[in-house]
Amino acid sequence: MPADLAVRALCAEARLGPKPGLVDHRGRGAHDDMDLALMLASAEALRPVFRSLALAARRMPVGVALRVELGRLGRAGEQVMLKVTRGVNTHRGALWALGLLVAGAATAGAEREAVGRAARLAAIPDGDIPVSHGERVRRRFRVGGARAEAAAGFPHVVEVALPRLRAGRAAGLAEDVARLDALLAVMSLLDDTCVLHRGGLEGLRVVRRGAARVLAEGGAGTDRGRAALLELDGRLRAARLSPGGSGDLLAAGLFLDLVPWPGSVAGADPGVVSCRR
Ligand SMILES: CC(C)(COP(=O)(O)OP(=O)(O)OC[C@H]1O[C@@H](n2cnc3c(N)ncnc32)[C@H](O[C@H]2O[C@H](COP(=O)(O)OP(=O)(O)OP(=O)(O)O)[C@@H](O)[C@H]2O)[C@@H]1O)[C@@H](O)C(=O)NCCC(=O)NCCS
Ligand SMILES: Nc1ncnc2[nH]cnc12
Repeated sequence: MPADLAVRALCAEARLGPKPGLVDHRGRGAHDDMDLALMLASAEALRPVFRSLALAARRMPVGVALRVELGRLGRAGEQVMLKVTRGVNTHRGALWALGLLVAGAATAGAEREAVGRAARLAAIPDGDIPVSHGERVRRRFRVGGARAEAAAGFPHVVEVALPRLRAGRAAGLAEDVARLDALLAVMSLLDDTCVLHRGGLEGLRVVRRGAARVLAEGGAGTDRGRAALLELDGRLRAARLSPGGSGDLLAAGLFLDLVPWPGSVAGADPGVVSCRR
């Protein structure tokens, strides 16, 4: 079940819009090689991968052996994604974050426990550090990136995206507006290696300040906030700046929000996040 919720969260994130610089129902955002259909196909292709990650987590306790197995399954999952997308990196970061959270949620009884397990797994060295854009960017700009975010217990999910999403709902905002504001809150704070790789520190500043400005103008649900959001979207598309890491962490938050933890009140209306819509 966590695997299906992970796919639903990915589809909900992909469909949400207007998202600055990211693929959504309107188009390709800052990417020239992705569109919504590709994102949805990629999400669907990851369903068996998430299932195998959850199964492994049910078979083994949190520890080195499980970490090694998740690394093996995760890398195989990246190849599944690349085959479906013909080489486009749609969801590598999302597979990492959601894969760990699916593994954590597979045996947990509460959100905090799931995140704690995922963080402990992320902190175990895997021994196979890829030579990626991310690795080069993390060294050059001395930022933690996706690995550090996970090992720290996903602070931008737990302390930024989820509180903003839930506060927005509690204030009566429409679901898509609450989700967009949650995304903007993450964008305003995250050291996104996807942005740093494409635009350096100046690009990161544009993304962070732009997102903070949309929220300061009232958020995605107000006229002024929406105008600032669309202006930011234009800037990011023109500069090819994609806040992909923030998109991944919003999906991670939507996943945690969808899991029907025993004793908790269900978050989003599941109908809103169906992939078939
Ligand atoms: C540990 C890994 C995450 C290693 O990956 P990497 O060394 O690349 O690490 P990072 O750069 O730190 O992050 C990887 C992706 O995570 C997203 N991200 C970025 N910043 C953050 C952040 N601060 N917190 C969380 N997540 C973050 C981001 O993903 C998005 O961008 C990707 C698209 O980028 P794009 O530039 O368009 O495409 P490229 O092909 O890379 O470049 P172009 O040529 O097109 O310009 C897309 O995936 C978005 O989702 C970062 O890219 C991990 O991957 C790893 O070790 N995996 C091994 C398997 C494993 O152990 N799995 C365990 C459980 S599944
Ligand atoms: N909607 C999206 N568009 C492009 N890259 C992303 N990474 C995560 N979500 C994304």
